[in-house]
Amino acid sequence: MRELLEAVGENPDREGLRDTPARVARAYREMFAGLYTDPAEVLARTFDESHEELVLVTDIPMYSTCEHHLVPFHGVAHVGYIPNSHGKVTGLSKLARLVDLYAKRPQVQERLTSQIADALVRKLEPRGVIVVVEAEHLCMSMRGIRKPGARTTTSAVRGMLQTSATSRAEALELIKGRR
Ligand SMILES: Nc1nc2c(ncn2[C@@H]2O[C@H](COP(=O)(O)OP(=O)(O)OP(=O)(O)O)[C@@H](O)[C@H]2O)c(=O)[nH]1
Ligand SMILES: [Zn+2]
Repeated sequence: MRELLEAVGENPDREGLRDTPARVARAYREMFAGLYTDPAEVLARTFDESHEELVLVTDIPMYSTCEHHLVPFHGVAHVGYIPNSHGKVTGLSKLARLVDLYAKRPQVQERLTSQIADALVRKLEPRGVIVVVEAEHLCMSMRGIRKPGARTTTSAVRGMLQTSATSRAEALELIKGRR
């Protein structure tokens, strides 16, 4: 971080910057903590609720870091699944924890979206999964092409939320019609 400050023409020894390398190290430890957390642990505890229809949590705030420019991209994630015939469900907060875990890594939005979906498939063996992420990339807003407000939407659907048009339409309608 010292070298980076020097490279941009700053003096890393001036008062305001003296503690910056250590501060950034601490901030990065937090921003990339998801590299050191096992998704299986987040979803370790499941219970049988004999609910065999859609469970959907919308508008989960999401802050991640673009792996190309190391600047934030942020927005919301919507995560839903249809439990299997045993009704194996997880705590609602765990869906948000899963978003956090994968967001706190150097990321691209497509991979973030599919990693969340695939972790749910592996651990809950659900009949279907849908993950939609809507985000603004600061690398597209504050620099480069400079299009503040441009939003990117990515989705990952698995199982019957991919194969059944009716199930997918219901989930998408609930996601679009929220608020
Ligand atoms: N697919 C995808 N692309 C991303 C994501 N985040 C950033 N990018 C893009 O990654 C690309 C990197 O392109 P490069 O040409 O290597 O980098 P650059 O010269 O800084 O590109 P510009 O941003 O166009 O100035 C850019 O087009 C970014 O918009 C993401 O989550 N998914
Ligand atoms: Zn970027």
